Amino acid sequence: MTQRGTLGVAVIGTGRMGADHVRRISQVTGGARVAAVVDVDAERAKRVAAGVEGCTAYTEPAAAMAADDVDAVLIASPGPAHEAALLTAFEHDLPVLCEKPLTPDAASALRVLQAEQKLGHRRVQVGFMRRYDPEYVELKALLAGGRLGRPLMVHNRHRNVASPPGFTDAMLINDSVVHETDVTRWLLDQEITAVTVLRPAPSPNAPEGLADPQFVVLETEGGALADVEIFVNCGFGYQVQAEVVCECGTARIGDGHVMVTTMAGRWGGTVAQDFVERFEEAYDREVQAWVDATRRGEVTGPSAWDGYAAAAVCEAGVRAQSEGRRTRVDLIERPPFYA
Ligand SMILES: NC(=O)c1ccc[n+]([C@@H]2O[C@H](COP(=O)([O-])OP(=O)(O)OC[C@H]3O[C@@H](n4cnc5c(N)ncnc54)[C@H](O)[C@@H]3O)[C@@H](O)[C@H]2O)c1
Ligand SMILES: O[C@H]1[C@H](O)[C@@H](O)[C@H](O)[C@@H](O)[C@H]1O
Repeated sequence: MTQRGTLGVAVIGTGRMGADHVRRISQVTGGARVAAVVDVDAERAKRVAAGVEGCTAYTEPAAAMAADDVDAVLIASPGPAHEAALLTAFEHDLPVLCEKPLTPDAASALRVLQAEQKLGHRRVQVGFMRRYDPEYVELKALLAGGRLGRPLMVHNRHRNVASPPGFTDAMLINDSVVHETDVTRWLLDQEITAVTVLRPAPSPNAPEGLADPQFVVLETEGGALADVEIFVNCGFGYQVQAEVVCECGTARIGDGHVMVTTMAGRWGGTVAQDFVERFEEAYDREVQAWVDATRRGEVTGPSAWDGYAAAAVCEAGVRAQSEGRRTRVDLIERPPFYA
């Protein structure tokens, strides 16, 4: 490790998330510094590097990973580029925090899983940041404590103001519903076995070619059901809510009970406008936990297995979308390596 034990991180992809992680590691996270940034857009990489002391800009992930001052990698390029970056990080035996999704399909996720096992030790934490959100953490602890009894159903709402250009039906599952796939597996501690996708008449605000909103039903191995309203052009705000219905009660998060104002004959509050605002604390905790574990020589948090399992569920979801029927999830048996 460089500079008196400080972790030198290479951030791959300097777009919306990558640039925010560069800011975070430089200004918020303790024990780490951004030693390198990589982007296929050379100008963007240079611009981001210019704002960080001692940071070098690259256009090739392999070149950054070979640098002496790089000890770890944060992947924030688009999902289809993750597999190549992960396999290169394995060649250099570097620890990785990989933004979700691990990869956008099960076959490539499985290749990552196999490559990590071949290394012989875990290297990957997947960026399922909701596991670090204080509200989700409290919900998980409540369920684990058993006071509410067995979870029967989970109702999830996932709303974005607007989808980015080029967003497709498949991305609605792979990029957005992948979060609910992970939190459902994590909260219930069960694998998801089947997916059904239903589509109401689309919102007139949905861009051409995107059926938005959609309604996804996940079935778990323990017989629970989770539904997900995914609505990525709702127009009014960024909302992520979850209610778990159990044998003896329910628990609900994400209502945004912050300051309430009363004025001109009305009362109310504000709605977050994007994930950077809603999940700021979760991202901060996630990256700090990764840096701390890496400096201790450990790998914690959502694993490549979690990334693969989510990819397998999403692949079934994309098939369920196009075939219009309930689709079973095809999952390999969990290797003891990920026990
Ligand atoms: N956890 C979350 O809440 C969250 C939120 C947004 C995005 N993400 C994830 O973060 C990742 C990036 O998303 P984004 O919104 O920042 O995308 P973006 O399009 O804003 O940025 C992606 C950047 O990667 C660069 N890039 C493309 N291919 C590359 C390659 N092969 N090597 C290096 N750089 C490459 C692009 O030029 C661009 O600068 C995705 O995996 C996305 O799913 C996660
Ligand atoms: O990539 C983003 C990100 O993962 C957000 O957390 C999610 O709300 C969006 O729907 C998705 O497009």
